[in-house]
Amino acid sequence: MSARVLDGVAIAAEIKEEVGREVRSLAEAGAVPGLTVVLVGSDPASEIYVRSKVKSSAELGIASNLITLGVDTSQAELLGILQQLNEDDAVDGILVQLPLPRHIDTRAILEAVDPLKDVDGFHPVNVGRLTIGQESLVPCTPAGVMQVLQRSGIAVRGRDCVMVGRSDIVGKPMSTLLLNAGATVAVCHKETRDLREYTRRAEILVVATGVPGLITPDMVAEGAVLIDVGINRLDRREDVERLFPGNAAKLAAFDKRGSVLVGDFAPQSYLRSSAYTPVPGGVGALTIAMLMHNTVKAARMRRSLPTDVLEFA
Ligand SMILES: Nc1nc2c(c(=O)[nH]1)N[C@@H](CN(C=O)c1ccc(C(=O)N[C@@H](CCC(=O)O)C(=O)O)cc1)CN2
Repeated sequence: MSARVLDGVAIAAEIKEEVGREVRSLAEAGAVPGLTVVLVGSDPASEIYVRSKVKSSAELGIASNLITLGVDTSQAELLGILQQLNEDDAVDGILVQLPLPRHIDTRAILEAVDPLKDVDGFHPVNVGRLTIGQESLVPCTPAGVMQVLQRSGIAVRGRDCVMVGRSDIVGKPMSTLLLNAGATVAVCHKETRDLREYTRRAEILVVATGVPGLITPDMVAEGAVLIDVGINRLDRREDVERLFPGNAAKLAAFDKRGSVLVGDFAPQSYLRSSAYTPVPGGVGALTIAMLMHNTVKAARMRRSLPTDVLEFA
């Protein structure tokens, strides 16, 4: 059986098209959605992601604003800026790019964002609402995974799902979404004693650990759906050779750029699957599409407009 590649880029484009329509209909009613992205410091990957968020907003007609702050910005200064954004009626969505510099308490910052403007879905109010199945702003990457499954016709209800990774951004909300959708969910992490024992039972296996090639073929059930949320940059040729033995295309990509992006699945694992998301080109692309969706949803919620008219809530 040859595995189906789940094309995150194509699904993200489809979602963005739908969001664009929703933005236009809000704009016609005089309510252009507004998104402000806050970047503290100059982490190169974060700079790329925030630029991409602003660019996507512009393409869809969302009024976006990027606030860039020096790496030595104090927590108090950042809290002051968030307070102003919370009070600004033109701002529907606020996003603080992570990671933050170490001297800033990330939890305190995420809790300072108005839950109604929390387009990342990281505020405890949104986390709690998601947990009890109430309408909320849902973290973008896990919400994107649900869209990939749904739009690829992969049923979740009643299936055995395993989530490897327990981060607040991906693992925990992902397991909650799967559970809310009727799956049986096991959550594994660094302390799990026999990881393979769990992963081999998964009909849908979602992995977000940041460990390149962690999941090897012997850990995958024949015919499983593999969702790779890991994005790891390899910048040593010997690591590429070890993970992708005999893969001339990957080595050529490395030789051209000096690094390659890989996921948490060893590529040979795909051969046992019925479908998988590649890295790059899988769920990463959905993160920004879902942020656009959340911004429109926040804009509607703040104006007490129904959200069930959205192409998907
Ligand atoms: N406040 C937030 N910070 C961070 C989040 C988040 O959702 N909210 N997620 C990540 C980074 N991130 C967006 O911020 C993000 C990661 C990956 C991608 C993506 O498109 N990945 C592509 C590869 C892109 C490349 O070539 O580098 C893929 O996997 O195909 C988009 C956004 C941490 N911080």
